[in-house]
Amino acid sequence: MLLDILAYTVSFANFLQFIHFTMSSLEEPLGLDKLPSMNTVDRIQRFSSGACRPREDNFGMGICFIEGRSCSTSNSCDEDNEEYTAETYPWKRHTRDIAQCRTFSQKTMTKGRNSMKFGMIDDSLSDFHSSPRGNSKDIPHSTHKFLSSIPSYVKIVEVGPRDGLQNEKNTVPTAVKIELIHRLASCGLSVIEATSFVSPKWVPQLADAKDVMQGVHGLEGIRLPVLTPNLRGFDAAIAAGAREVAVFASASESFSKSNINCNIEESLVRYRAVTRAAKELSIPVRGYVSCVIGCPVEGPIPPSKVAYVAKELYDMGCFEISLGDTIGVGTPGTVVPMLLAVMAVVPTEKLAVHFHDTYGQSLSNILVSLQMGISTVDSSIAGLGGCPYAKGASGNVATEDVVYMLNGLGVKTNTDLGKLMSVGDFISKQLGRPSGSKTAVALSQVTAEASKI
Ligand SMILES: CC(C)(COP(=O)([O-])OP(=O)([O-])OC[C@H]1O[C@@H](n2cnc3c(N)ncnc32)[C@H](O)[C@@H]1OP(=O)([O-])[O-])[C@@H](O)C(=O)NCCC(=O)NCCSC(=O)C[C@@](C)(O)CC(=O)[O-]
Repeated sequence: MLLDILAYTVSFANFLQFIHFTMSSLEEPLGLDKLPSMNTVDRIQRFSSGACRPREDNFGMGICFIEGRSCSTSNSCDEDNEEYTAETYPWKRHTRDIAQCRTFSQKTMTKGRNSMKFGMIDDSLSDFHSSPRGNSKDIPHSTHKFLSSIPSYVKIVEVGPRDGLQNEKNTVPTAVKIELIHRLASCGLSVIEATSFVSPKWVPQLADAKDVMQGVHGLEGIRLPVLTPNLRGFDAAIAAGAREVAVFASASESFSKSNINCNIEESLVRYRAVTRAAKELSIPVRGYVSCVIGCPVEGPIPPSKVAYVAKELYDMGCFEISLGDTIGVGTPGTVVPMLLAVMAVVPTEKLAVHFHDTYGQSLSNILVSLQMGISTVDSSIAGLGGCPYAKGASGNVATEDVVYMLNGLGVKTNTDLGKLMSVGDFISKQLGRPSGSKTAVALSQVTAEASKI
């Protein structure tokens, strides 16, 4: 069976060469000194031969075979894909300052006992959520220098019901998805990506898109965009009551082929048709660019390629362009040049960032994006998404973690962290695993400890 698979994709020798090259190019964070050149990309492409289309057999949703290894079409890679997931760095870990840590948690618990009920974070914890805008007289000038460019309001686009659930192995009941969206709406979120009108053959988890839309029909004052890969998906979405859609292109040719069965240019043709149809109905269209930092096949992606696709989407009428680090390999060292390239061709206020947290870099990447003026952030409740069976690979950045950081920066989101935590708890229990949000885990521990005292 395994040999069949390898024969299907590429010769074993090429496979080994590819693994060797990819490991040396991506197991290290992509720093400023490692910005990709077209030469690099060409070299990787020679080994990858673009053979990234999912096989039409029983490998399941979104699995494509790329040079003999499988990877999810949307987010991250499975256990075969160790070059992205294994901890390979020999550098020393910093030893924690135990004394400092104890002081911090004692202080938190004392405060927690007095001021934190379950699901409600009281303002008196504000020295941990210190708000430079709220307490400006206490903040030294240097703090302002580093934080002054951060927007005062950030729009969160919750992608949990779509990006978060699309890779779930076990079918999530439609009623749970509908309940999830309702509960998310009660947290104050203004945009919740509800589902996708894609092929159920490739994404069986979202095959109930029509029923989900019916179940959330009554939600007032909330935008519920859905993914539409082509006109067929667009028509189905509109028929199901969608009032906002999103198209999704890629900055990587190989990923485009594996994800949506066409190359980048062909995808842009499809999306022009969707945006034209949407315009006639006054339906707003969001545009995604995937693989903005790295691709599972091609390795590093040049910022110029990202900028090209982003501008095409913007020019065809997408009101917002979300830049997706699909496999979560970005660091501020690569995110900054990518954003600079895109910001040169698309207005900053039209950009959103969409980070997967595979290497735990999402919050730093979001922070640097905010410092560059971006004010729309995609995130997923409880950090849902990615492949739960891939060692070390994780989903989107958790909404709770983003909100906690933004609260700490004094940035308004109009969302309630306590309520988000309880929604994260709800969906994590439904999926039978712990929350992927560090904030949710830490704050519930603090609350549990506080309630014992
Ligand atoms: C894109 C297509 C539809 C191309 O579909 P295609 O080009 O027609 O070819 P195909 O072989 O991929 O699929 C063919 C089958 O899908 C049907 N089909 C065709 N269109 C539709 C439709 N709209 N709805 C339902 N069915 C459809 C079509 O009729 C045919 O059915 P069959 O004849 O085999 O029975 C397909 O490849 C597909 O659905 N792919 C899944 C893409 C996907 O949902 N990926 C995950 C989302 S992207 C993502 O997660 C990244 C993002 C956005 O989060 C950002 C980031 O993290 O970076």
